[in-house]
Amino acid sequence: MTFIEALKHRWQQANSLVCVGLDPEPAKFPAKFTNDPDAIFAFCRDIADATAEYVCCFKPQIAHFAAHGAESALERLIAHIHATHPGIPVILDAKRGDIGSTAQQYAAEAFDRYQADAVTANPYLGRDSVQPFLNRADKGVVILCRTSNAGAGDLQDLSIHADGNTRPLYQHVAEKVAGEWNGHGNCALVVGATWPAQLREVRAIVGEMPFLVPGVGAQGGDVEAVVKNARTTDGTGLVVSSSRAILYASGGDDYADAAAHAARTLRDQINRYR
Ligand SMILES: O=c1ccn([C@@H]2O[C@H](COP(=O)(O)O)[C@@H](O)[C@H]2O)c(=O)[nH]1
Repeated sequence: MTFIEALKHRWQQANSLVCVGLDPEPAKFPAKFTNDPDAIFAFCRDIADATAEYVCCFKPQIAHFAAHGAESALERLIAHIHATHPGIPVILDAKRGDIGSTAQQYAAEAFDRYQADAVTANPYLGRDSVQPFLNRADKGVVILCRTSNAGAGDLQDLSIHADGNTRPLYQHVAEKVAGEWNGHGNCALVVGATWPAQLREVRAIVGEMPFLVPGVGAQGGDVEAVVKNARTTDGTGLVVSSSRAILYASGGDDYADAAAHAARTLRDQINRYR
């Protein structure tokens, strides 16, 4: 099954558009992990196990592992998710993109080393920098379009003239990805929850393409506005990602139960507006 097929299956099977972001920050872990040399793996595993029934995807962010020299924990975490929760796709959030020979290595890192089902990629270097990811037809390539951060518009909103149109760069990215870059049908776009108007604009450009939507929870994105502006005609099309609001819902021994409650609450909130 391809990433996109697995995602569509999971949307239906779990009746959920929620993605739990796995962004370990050891300083925020409950006290019981203080002297645990494998705390990053153990904490993320517990969160994944507690929230699995409420999610369509998991999204580990690579910097949160690499900064602590915990790449092996990331490998084992993804292997654990595949073994224990088969059918839940894993999106590796790495925002890769480089000249072709290096991008080839990034694709091998994401898909062969880590066994991710999809990876986030930065389109700024152009199509050849993303091509090694696009070539993996069974894997997903989730391309930055209009990011959730406050400075997203600094470059992404710059007006450009291309292909006979004058419009913001992010709209040009959306059209390129949905058209020329999506030959294998394995692309998705990152559009931040913090920008409901842009979500609507990008949806109008790309049709039914899946969106990874970070920015609810800790970044304050409005769930109702996200769903109403960006869902597809069948009420799916979204991977609504939340990390800190779920991972650190409690700093006590009930962290896993609290994460499960937060994931279930987000699922129900989203489903109210689908
Ligand atoms: O536009 C983007 C792209 C990626 N992210 C990533 O998503 C999570 C958000 O974490 P929260 O704790 O839910 O705010 C994080 O891994 C970012 O690197 C994003 O926020 N915005």
